[in-house]
Amino acid sequence: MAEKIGASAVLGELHGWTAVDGRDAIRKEFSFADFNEAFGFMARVALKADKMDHHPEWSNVYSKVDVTLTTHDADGVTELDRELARFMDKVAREHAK
Ligand SMILES: C[C@H](O)[C@H](O)[C@H]1CNC2=NC(N)=NC(=O)C2=N1
Repeated sequence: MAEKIGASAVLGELHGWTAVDGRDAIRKEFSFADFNEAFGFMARVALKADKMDHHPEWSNVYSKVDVTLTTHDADGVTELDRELARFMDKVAREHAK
């Protein structure tokens, strides 16, 4: 099982991610040109997340995707969250506005 490393261990190297109040988790709001781009991003991330067996908490409103990452089994942020956050940032760049 992945070990908890904590939000502060990953926030320094990530862009646009912030700490969540009251729990060890990181959050980012991704913004796209339209719903099609937002949902394309979600589809690509969903395949990766399921392969990793590591799933985001997220919601979508039109062109925006609000993501919270934490590892439920570890009750906090782990390397899995770092890896998924990096992947999301990479995919988002490819779905740039
Ligand atoms: C049984 C299954 O492997 C676990 O529940 C996985 C699924 N996806 C998960 N996703 C996240 N974010 N944290 C987990 O602890 C987690 N655990």
